[in-house]
Amino acid sequence: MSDDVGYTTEQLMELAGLSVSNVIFKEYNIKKFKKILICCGPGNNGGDGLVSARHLKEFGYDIKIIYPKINNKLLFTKLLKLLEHYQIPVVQSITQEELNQHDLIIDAIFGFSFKGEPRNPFDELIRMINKSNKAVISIDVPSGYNINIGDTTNSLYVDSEMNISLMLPKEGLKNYKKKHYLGGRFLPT
Ligand SMILES: NC(=O)C1=CN([C@@H]2O[C@H](COP(=O)(O)OP(=O)(O)OC[C@H]3O[C@@H](n4cnc5c(N)ncnc54)[C@H](OP(=O)(O)O)[C@@H]3O)[C@@H](O)[C@H]2O)[C@H](O)CC1
Repeated sequence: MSDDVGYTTEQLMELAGLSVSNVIFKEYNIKKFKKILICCGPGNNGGDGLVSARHLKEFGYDIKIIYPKINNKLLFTKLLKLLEHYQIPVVQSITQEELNQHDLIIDAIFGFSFKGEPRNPFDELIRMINKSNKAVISIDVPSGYNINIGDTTNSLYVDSEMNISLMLPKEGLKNYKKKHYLGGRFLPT
């Protein structure tokens, strides 16, 4: 499958994951933020998380992935196979206590195709992330954000401290006040 910019989804995902990893390496000191948990959703946003895992492991971080709903498309099967070679553990569920053992949490649950309110099991995962008081960063958009209007009153979303937008910042992040990167570039507020 090819995107209208002439790259395949696989290529774009690889670039996204590399870009995310570079920002994390720049912003999160490896000694202080050694243990990273990557929370992956069922779509391509989750795929960005799976790619980041490999690059972050190469940088020297300890990586664990929580991937509750495995995508059976070939691209994802290949990404998971690669993670086996990198000996990166992938689990389908996690307790609050296990989640709290990490120094940094990456939210790769939902991107621009998210709609409505987060459904099970992702609603519970988002609640656990928000309860953890750990550093949390989101890929492309904080999961649970309405992609067009952002965080709506009473909506459940990942309360991350930094967002790394991909390709271009989405409409819903127009009033985003936290640390914000576009791929590898810092966006002033
Ligand atoms: N071309 C690009 O710009 C690229 C973008 N990339 C990244 O991919 C995401 C967008 O990926 P996409 O696969 O389109 O979708 P998402 O990852 O956002 O999520 C889709 C899955 O989420 C499920 N979903 C949707 N809403 C809910 C909900 N309320 N509760 C639970 N689950 C939900 C949905 O399931 P359905 O059953 O509803 O269909 C999908 O399984 C983009 O943001 C970038 O991060 C890549 O880098 C590649 C190129």
